[in-house]
Amino acid sequence: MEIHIGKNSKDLSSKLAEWFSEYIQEVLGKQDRFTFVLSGGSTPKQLYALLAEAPYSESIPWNRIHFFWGDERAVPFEDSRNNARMCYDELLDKVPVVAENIHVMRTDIAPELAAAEYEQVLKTYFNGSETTFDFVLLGMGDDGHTLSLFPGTQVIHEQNDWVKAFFLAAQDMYRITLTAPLVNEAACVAFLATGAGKAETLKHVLKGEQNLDLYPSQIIKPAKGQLHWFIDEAAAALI
Ligand SMILES: O=C(O)[C@H](O)[C@@H](O)[C@H](O)[C@H](O)COP(=O)(O)O
Repeated sequence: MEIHIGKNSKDLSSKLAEWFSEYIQEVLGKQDRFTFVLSGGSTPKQLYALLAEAPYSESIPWNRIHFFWGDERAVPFEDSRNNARMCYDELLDKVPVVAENIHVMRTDIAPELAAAEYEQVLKTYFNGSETTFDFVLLGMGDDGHTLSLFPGTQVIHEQNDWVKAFFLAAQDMYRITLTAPLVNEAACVAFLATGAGKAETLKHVLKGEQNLDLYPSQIIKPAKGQLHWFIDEAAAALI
């Protein structure tokens, strides 16, 4: 695991953008396409905004990237809470991506159906290859959740399905999420977490005993891939 610390969220986003642009060039030197899993939340907005500007808007081969999502709130695309919607607004509408390479989790059909359909999309896309995503960007909530793996939910322990839908009573909302076994097959996973509100949780996630029901972010450990944590000084205060 590699930890990258930025002074504040702006500095950290620059570090990650810089790191990402080098990583993507390196991967695309060896293969034709790059598979990028996007994350919702407020923290990645600054990163997306940076990537949508020069020099990255010009240097990144956007037409070779395929986009997926780590999780989705089952609300209409037009709803500002929709994770995909945020990524379009901040990034995808601003750079020369190929529309057919963007794979959103559907929220216009029943969540269970959308999860099954997404799993099928992924299986077709990966076509039996051993490693899955080239890059998974993850956030961590103050409560230690990542993806839609919220503390105390069964989905944390899912072993078989790649994508799951479930009703999250605390938010009165269905969620669709990739599961840990799939994400742990990625070539590279990076958490982006900022702010003093995450410091205590981050201490438990990184340094505490394993307790997946309380700190689901601990379950993310790529089997063969890289794991990075991009955090700012405020979030890193207790580690
Ligand atoms: O679907 C969601 O509810 C969000 O994507 C969520 O999982 C988010 O990534 C984390 O809560 C971190 O959020 P912040 O970046 O806003 O702290």
